[in-house]
Amino acid sequence: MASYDDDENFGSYGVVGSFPKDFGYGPDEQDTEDRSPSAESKPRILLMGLRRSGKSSIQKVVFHKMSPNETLFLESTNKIVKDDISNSSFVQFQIWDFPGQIDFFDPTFDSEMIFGGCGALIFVIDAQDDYMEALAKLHMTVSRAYKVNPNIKFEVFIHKVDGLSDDHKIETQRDIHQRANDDLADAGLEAIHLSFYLTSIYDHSIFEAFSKVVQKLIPQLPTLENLLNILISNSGIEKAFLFDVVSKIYIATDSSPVDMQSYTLTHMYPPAVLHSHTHMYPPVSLQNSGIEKAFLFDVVSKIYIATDSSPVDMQSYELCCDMIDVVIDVSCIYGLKDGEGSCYDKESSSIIKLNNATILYLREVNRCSRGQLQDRKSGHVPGRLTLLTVCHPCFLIRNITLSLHMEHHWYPWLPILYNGI
Ligand SMILES: Nc1nc2c(ncn2[C@@H]2O[C@H](COP(=O)(O)OP(=O)(O)OP(=O)(O)O)[C@@H](O)[C@H]2O)c(=O)[nH]1
Repeated sequence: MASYDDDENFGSYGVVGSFPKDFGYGPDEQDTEDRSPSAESKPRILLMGLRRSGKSSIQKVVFHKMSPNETLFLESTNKIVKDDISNSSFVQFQIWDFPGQIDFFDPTFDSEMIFGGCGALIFVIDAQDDYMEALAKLHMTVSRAYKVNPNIKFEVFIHKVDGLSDDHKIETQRDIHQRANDDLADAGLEAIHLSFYLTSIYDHSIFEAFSKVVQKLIPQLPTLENLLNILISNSGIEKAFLFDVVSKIYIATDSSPVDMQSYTLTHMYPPAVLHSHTHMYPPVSLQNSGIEKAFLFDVVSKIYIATDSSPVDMQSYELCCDMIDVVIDVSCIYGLKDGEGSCYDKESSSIIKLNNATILYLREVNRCSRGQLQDRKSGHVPGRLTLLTVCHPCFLIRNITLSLHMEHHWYPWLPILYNGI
């Protein structure tokens, strides 16, 4: 059987669907030295679960723009498929897609190597199927992985919920949650924490869930969240996200509770950590701008990297994702492509006025102050990001610069020169 590993359509950025195959951020002229981590040193996300549970579909839809209907034709995976995701300096990880029939007792299964460098393990359960066998496999997988590496984040995707009624979804999640945790308790493994998500490739739930998984692996998250909090509190913006536009997953959110999921990011990033950074930022003058909500996206993957302190509401997020698709599609059709560069670049911006008086405003907030951005100590560089805001018609922003502080360096990061719509 074929595996898509060899298929030229499925390399990094071998995107299908509405994106052109060569869409990406393009080369970064500013980086003279290659400081990107090697594939093996990147955080690893493992996709596991029974056969046909939907693992490859998730990876294809989120990271390769495959349309959900096309996944019907995916062949079964018969070996581990590794995918290197390097969309920006914040979005750097590897996804390993496992065959459903993987056998942990096979002597060739090297659990030290596989679980040792793993950041997160996503276990996919088909909610439309009888899930008893999947629960047994989940228990075996997490207990084995935990023994090798207790730092792994265990994420359970209760998948294909598009076929379930709302009541059935809640009941399925409750039942799976209870059974999985009971099994762990019976085995004396209460220390293992499982996070549960209801997902489907046919709506935004899979992007939301993947965002949460990725956010746990991003060390700069508190700083990014704090920047957006400052933006929001000074501007009247209601909400901000940082997205990776290609995957549409958001990388970070602020310290307020996230309404979509059962856990909050404040568990991981207590307010004290965020406030300790506050004095580092110069005052900003976004007052009375009328912006309701702002996100910072990584346009290549559509992950939002950060958002302000208001809750993430799904409607704004979906509107922003749709806007990114529209702007990139229009840019690719009508935009000018200069040599190697992309037709979507730092000059790109867009304003969409909806008929309910809401305005969507998108612009690239790329790096600035060339030469100053590289953090010599950590090698981290602020990524190329896109600001997306949802605002009332009266919004007004003038000459704003936010700075990103990383490892003893200041980075003028988010200059906005905008005088109303
Ligand atoms: N209804 C529905 N079907 C889905 C969803 N996700 C995947 N599928 C379907 O599930 C089937 C199996 O998907 P795969 O992605 O091949 O499953 P897999 O877990 O990678 O399978 P193996 O490679 O055999 O381990 C395909 O026909 C997909 O179209 C979903 O969210 N909803």
